[in-house]
Amino acid sequence: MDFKKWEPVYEAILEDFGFSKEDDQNAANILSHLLIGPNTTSTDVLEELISGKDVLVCGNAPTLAQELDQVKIEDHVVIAADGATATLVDKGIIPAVIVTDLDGDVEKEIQANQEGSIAVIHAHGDNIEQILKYVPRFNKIIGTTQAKPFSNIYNFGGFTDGDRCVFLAGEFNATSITLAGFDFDDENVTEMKHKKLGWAKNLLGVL
Ligand SMILES: Nc1ncnc2c1ncn2[C@@H]1O[C@H](COP(=O)(O)OP(=O)(O)OP(=O)(O)O)[C@@H](O)[C@H]1O
Ligand SMILES: Nc1nc2c(c(=O)[nH]1)N=C(CO)CN2
Ligand SMILES: [Mg+2]
Repeated sequence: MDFKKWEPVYEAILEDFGFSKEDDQNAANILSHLLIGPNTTSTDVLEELISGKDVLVCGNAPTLAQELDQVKIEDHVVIAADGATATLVDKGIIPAVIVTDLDGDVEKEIQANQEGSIAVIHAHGDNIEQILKYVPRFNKIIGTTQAKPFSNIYNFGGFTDGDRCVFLAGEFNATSITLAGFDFDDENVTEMKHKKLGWAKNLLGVL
């Protein structure tokens, strides 16, 4: 994603949520320093995995488990948004890629990562503690930010884990993107989550 295109959206998100750009940049710097070669992988691997493929992006709506029963999983490259990983692992499905800001069931994500999932780990101003705690336990990491990308920290576009999966699939030229486990109007979520889902819905609409 061209950062010049993403930047106005990012500025609007900062304003709407009152997030601090400096905190986001600080988090990205910390993540960058934790990515030390052996625990990382190249974006070429994402290109190889996704380009020309049919992608299934799994969000963590309560409907995910039953929606998975209606999809031919083996025909897709599966990308899991954070908490969706646990539902997939419990069904015996190891996603090719996990997109996470490390506030879901991280132990299940580490398990899937050990079994082969690439971990696309997102740094933002409110997950520095999780980054310091969990990043050393992952391998095959690609670091992301919602602020300006630099050196080993990428910005493929998107805000919530779920819509960032879709932006990532687009960035790496998926042939098709199918969504499972996305319910933007879920009423059993906190006010903050509802607001984030509103952004996710709009961002996917724009895509
Ligand atoms: N009804 C829903 N409840 C939760 N997540 C949903 C829902 N519908 C879609 N999603 C997508 O699934 C993603 C992963 O959900 P999870 O419950 O792990 O949330 P999360 O890790 O708190 O999300 P985020 O960190 O992006 O706020 C969300 O980022 C969101 O884009
Ligand atoms: N600073 C900040 N950035 C974010 C946050 C958040 O809580 N704080 N949550 C996100 C997805 O839920 C994505 N980006
Ligand atoms: Mg998350």
